[in-house]
Amino acid sequence: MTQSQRVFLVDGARTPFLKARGTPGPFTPVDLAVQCGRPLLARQPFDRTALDLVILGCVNVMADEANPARVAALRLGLGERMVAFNMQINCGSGMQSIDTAYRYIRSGSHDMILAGGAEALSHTPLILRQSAAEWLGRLNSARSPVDKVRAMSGLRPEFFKPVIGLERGLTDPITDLGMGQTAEILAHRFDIDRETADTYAMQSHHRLAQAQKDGTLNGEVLSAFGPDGTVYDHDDGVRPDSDMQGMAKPKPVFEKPYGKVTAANSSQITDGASWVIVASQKAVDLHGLEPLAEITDSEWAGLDPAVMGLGPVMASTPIAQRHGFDINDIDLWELNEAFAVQVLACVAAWADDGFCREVLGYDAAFGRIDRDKLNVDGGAISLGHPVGTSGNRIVLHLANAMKKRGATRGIATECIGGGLGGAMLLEAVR
Ligand SMILES: CC(=O)SCCNC(=O)CCNC(=O)[C@H](O)C(C)(C)COP(=O)(O)OP(=O)(O)OC[C@H]1O[C@@H](n2cnc3c(N)ncnc32)[C@H](O)[C@@H]1OP(=O)(O)O
Repeated sequence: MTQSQRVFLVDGARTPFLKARGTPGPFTPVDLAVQCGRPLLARQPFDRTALDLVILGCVNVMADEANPARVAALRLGLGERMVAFNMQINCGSGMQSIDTAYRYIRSGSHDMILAGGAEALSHTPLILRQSAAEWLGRLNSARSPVDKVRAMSGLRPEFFKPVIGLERGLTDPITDLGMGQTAEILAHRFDIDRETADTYAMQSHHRLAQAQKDGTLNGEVLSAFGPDGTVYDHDDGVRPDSDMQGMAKPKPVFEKPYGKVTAANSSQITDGASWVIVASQKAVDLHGLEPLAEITDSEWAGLDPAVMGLGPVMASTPIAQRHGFDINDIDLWELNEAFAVQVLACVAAWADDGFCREVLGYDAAFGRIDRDKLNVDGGAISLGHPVGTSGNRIVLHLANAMKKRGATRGIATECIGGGLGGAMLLEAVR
């Protein structure tokens, strides 16, 4: 593909990720997007009118926030002329917003785009079953008191059992497998044991705790302010004291009793939003911006929904092949931690000679990703996975981590429920 215009990630910020604790959290998706969007825009040297477009990934859109991108844009004061649209490809939504911005700017049609992801899984709308909808329809259309009483008498307790609740988007509609069940398939396929998964997950907590302690996330995570005055200033799902004894305690959730996936080695259900500002060379020069990284490639891939967790392998490999990269050419990986066994399955697939030959078209194994280059500051297991946001967060964090570590090249990649994978290549600005 020809790269007509260079595309830069100039800045970005996110809210703290807040664990969904069974009741709706303090913020809707748009609230979250506004909470981090406002200070992000306030710290820019350019006027808000310099933005051409707003794109926001959101899976679970609230009924009263239809097209949350537009609602957020207006609440951010971007003006009635700002075009804004929502993206929805499950866990890929927040990365899809950046990729769309990247492609628009590369083509020369736009110069500066605000691209984000926002999700409040604690607010997931409940959807009632068809029989309940039919009953409500009969009640609404009943005219006489007798008809109304007759309709009322058709009320059944099961009407109140939602078809889709908190698990919305977490069950594949084709295979009817929960995301955790797809992870179990990968654990079995790549022979990943519980201890290895728990070790990986424990490291995720320790890395995030360290990053919080040493200020690595300063500027990337911006405080959110609740309606009651509460200040939310850190990812609250982190368990800094995680140890192997504690990790071993939770029982398998998705395949009882012998499965490997537990509450401790799964991503957490969370609320959070993230934005990045994507800009052309022209915008960078005009406003004197200092980009964090250059976006140089991206890829999407489809695969069997039952093994959707291999999406990162299927999407990142074509990028590596296009550019002739071997495993040592990638300095940092942000591979979304949907489940520890799923991340480890991706690592194992790239290290597997047979898989690389038969599925990826290599002559030998691509190689084993060094854990020191992978999710260096924790991931969705420790900080949570607001599904429409995570793809945005991993690209933003990769850009910051590359800059901080002086890295040349990094890949942000994720699996996507329904059998997709997404990947984005970032390079240091030269
Ligand atoms: C394409 C994709 O990205 S697919 C991925 C999409 N996302 C998903 O599928 C979400 C996956 N995650 C889940 O469904 C949920 O997190 C579940 C069902 C696994 C667990 O949910 P919950 O039971 O609410 O988990 P929770 O985090 O509260 O932990 C439950 C218990 O496990 C134990 N536990 C959890 N983490 C740890 C840890 N690090 N160390 C020790 N014990 C732990 C604790 O006893 C905890 O209870 P406590 O909070 O009272 O101490």
